[in-house]
Amino acid sequence: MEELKKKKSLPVIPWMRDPVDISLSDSCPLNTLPFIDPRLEMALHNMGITSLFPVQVAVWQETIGPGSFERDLCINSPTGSGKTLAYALPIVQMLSTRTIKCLRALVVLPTRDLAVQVKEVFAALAPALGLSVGLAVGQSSIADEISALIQKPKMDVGICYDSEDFTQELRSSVDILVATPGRLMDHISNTNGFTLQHLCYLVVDETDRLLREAYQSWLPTVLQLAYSGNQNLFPFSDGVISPTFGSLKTIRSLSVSLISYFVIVLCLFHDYATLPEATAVRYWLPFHLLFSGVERGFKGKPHPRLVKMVLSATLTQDPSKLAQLDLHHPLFLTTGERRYQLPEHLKSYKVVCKSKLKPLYLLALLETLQGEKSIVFTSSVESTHRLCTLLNFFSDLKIKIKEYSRLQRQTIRRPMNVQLATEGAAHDRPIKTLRAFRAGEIQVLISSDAMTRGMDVEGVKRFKKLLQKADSESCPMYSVPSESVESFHSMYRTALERLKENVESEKYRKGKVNTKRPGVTRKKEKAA
Ligand SMILES: Nc1ncnc2c1ncn2[C@@H]1O[C@H](COP(=O)(O)OP(=O)(O)OP(=O)(O)O)[C@@H](O)[C@H]1O
Repeated sequence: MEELKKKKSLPVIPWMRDPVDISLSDSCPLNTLPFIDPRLEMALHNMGITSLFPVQVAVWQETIGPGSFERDLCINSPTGSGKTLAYALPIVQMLSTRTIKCLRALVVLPTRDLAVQVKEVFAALAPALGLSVGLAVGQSSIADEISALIQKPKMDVGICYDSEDFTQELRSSVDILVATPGRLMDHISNTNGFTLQHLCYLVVDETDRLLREAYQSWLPTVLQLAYSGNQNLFPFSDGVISPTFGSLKTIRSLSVSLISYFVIVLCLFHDYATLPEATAVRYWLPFHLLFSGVERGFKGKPHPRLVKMVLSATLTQDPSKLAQLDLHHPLFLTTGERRYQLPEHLKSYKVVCKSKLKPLYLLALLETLQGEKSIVFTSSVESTHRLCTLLNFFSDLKIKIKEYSRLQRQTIRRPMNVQLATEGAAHDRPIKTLRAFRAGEIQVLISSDAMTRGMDVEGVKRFKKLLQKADSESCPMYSVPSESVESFHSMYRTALERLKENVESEKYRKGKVNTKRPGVTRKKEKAA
């Protein structure tokens, strides 16, 4: 019976049946991490990171360590376990020896907010190793985005240039690009000089979500463009996607080959194991690079493999979905079924009160925290808006409370060529809020679950289930001082009245906006 149960729970996909158990990896202090570039170590120290989490150690082993990027990695690890650095570190270290700047690493995420956060992580590391990172998410206008991603050639005055030559000379300004599928497809289709032909690394973060949203077939398009250096191989070669095949030519020079050859010879003549560690790093790295094809797509040679890393907190085991990723000899790294990982030192408590008194208890609780940074999650965008509005109707609050949800950037979707400058500003609003929160200018964020980094918690109120998922059943009571709750009581009625008025006036304003757009019914707008 037990045997039968075991068989039933075995994943269908053979390579998933023999995973690397991430939980067997220990955290690793940076100063003992093998082969880490000292510049990367310094950048991590500057970020306040002194050791790597288990998932980061496991991925390092399979990439920079003995695994040597031989297999594509499929990483299933809970939210909060540190997946971003797990892929960012090996990519940045590998690209640090590149000779020519072109787009070599692409990280795709399902939402703008996730992409912005991941870009910030790369941006904290990459410059220390001479690399640049770009963002393609529609946060700024398309023109600004293009000028940040594509470097125009310097023109000699007095020389007449053919427009074709001009396109040929466009170069990428970034080594690493973090993108959402929509904006990525915009650049693929329309941006001159934007090419994926030199791509060495493709990261699909939040894989499950991205595989569900097959936006404009972004995945097959990216794979095809990255695999192919040849325009004729691309099925849509009717001119729409042609800019993708920009002409940056990466020629591995003879000198690089000679240096690598020299390194191999040196390694053969040395007893490698007896080299002091620092020397080993210096010898080992170029040797490693020679075989991992970091200078991908050089002229006239077949392209080395595109390395893929796909990550999720709940990785699908559906063979047809995973097949879309076209993984090469995939290696499955997992922590098991657990979906969330609570930080080691996090303590959780519950406050029990009558439902209608929740805002009062919340205020009292926030007051006891004395302005410590807090995030309050609600179950929907509407509840976020109402709760935030209500709390701000309490006068004399010593804490600044702001809303963080997609309502902050309500704009109408337009084709990108008619994008308004103000849209960029609207898109920036949640990011500005987050920055102000990080800087301590705002102490409390009220947020819907959907907006939160990777915290795809459907129904935050299903608290018990959530704790179970995080493997933490115990949650002691927290008692909020009753005098504090009482002190807010007197203002509660007035605040509720004001909220009611506010809701009514917002409804009225919305209605007015809708009637101003003749021919567009509410249903149609919703569908749009
Ligand atoms: N080695 C580390 N040392 C200290 N803090 C770290 C380390 N790695 C990551 N963190 C921090 O832990 C938090 C969670 O990391 P991260 O967002 O990468 O997790 P994740 O697994 O990608 O979660 P998600 O599923 O939300 O994407 C972040 O605040 C990050 O700065």
